Amino acid sequence: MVSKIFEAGSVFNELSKCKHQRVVFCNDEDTGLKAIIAIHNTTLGPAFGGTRMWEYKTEGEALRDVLRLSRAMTYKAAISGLNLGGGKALILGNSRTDKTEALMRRLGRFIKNLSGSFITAEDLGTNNRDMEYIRMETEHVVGGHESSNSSNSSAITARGVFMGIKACLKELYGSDSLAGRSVAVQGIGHVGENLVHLLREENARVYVSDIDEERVRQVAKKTGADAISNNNILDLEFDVYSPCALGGIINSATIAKMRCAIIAGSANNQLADEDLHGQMLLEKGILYAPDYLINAGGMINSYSEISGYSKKRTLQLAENIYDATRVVLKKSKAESIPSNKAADMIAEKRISDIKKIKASY
Ligand SMILES: NC(=O)c1ccc[n+]([C@@H]2O[C@H](COP(=O)([O-])OP(=O)(O)OC[C@H]3O[C@@H](n4cnc5c(N)ncnc54)[C@H](O)[C@@H]3O)[C@@H](O)[C@H]2O)c1
Repeated sequence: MVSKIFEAGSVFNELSKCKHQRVVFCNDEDTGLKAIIAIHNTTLGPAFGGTRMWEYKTEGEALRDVLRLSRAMTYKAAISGLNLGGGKALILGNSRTDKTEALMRRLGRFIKNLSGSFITAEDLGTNNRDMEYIRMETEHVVGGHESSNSSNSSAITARGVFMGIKACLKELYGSDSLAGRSVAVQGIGHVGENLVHLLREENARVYVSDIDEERVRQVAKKTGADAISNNNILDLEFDVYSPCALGGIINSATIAKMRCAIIAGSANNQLADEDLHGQMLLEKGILYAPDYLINAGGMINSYSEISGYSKKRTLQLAENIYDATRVVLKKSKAESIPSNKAADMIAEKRISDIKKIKASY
């Protein structure tokens, strides 16, 4: 039976809206693989994006998600100065019950057929073992081999977020010193905990919250941070609120409550509605460090692995997030536009500039 998304040309409508170059539907009866690989833009380099495995309610929801996620990767690479394009692979299914070696290797063969225009890595619902299976079929994968440094990804992401926070402090207070500044970190998982350590090393007053209260107790004890309730974190006053858990946390209801001066965290897709909530933050005078800019450390780490860069060079690339954030915030201020919009414009300009030089040889 043909699903509703294929009716009335809606697939091509979706593709045109986001300006995708190519979308591959992978269907394999033998392994049960049903996957979508979306290649958004390869102007700057091969499309890079993780392979996510998730049970979607509808195929339409899966298609929209893979299009949105792959487009976001294009912007993230562009603003970070990386020579990568944006892509994403999505396997429809339950990662605990439906995943097999054959299924992952079949996806690897689909990726191989894309001849290097798409490179993948771990994402939600996939792990290093899955990347090993993909690597058995194609070299166009990050992770899944002995010298892979993918476990370093959260530490590099935290470093980038830390630099983003410092750039915001510099913009607002004229100094990027963290000494005595108050920072609330919501979600102290892989990235959040690394971030708390970095903040405490520079003598920030750090407040931590998570839905996992035991974790909050442990991290607070280890780092000297103060544990706070996850329920009223937005009611309290901080210099910096750092969302490091889930997306969609910045919405009309939460903005109304917020008493922070700066928002800078690792969570993806923090703005529930990019246009509306970016503008609301601007009007409320809250400085927002665009999420896809300051959480690009994971992508930087993968780029370094693809390019064979050293740890030192990888760290330098993550530290460049400081200058990139400064440029975005200055543009936002000079043009009175939301910082997320300023970031988008800078990313789009880099892509269009490089497109022109590519046409000349
Ligand atoms: N790991 C990376 O390199 C990386 C890179 C870019 C973006 N991100 C994004 O950063 C965020 C954190 O990533 P991570 O790798 O640390 O994930 P993680 O799963 O290790 O940690 C997430 C933490 O958030 C907590 N949490 C979940 N829901 C919450 C809620 N409603 N309120 C408070 N806490 C809650 C969880 O208990 C967990 O401790 C995610 O949004 C992720 O997409 C991560």
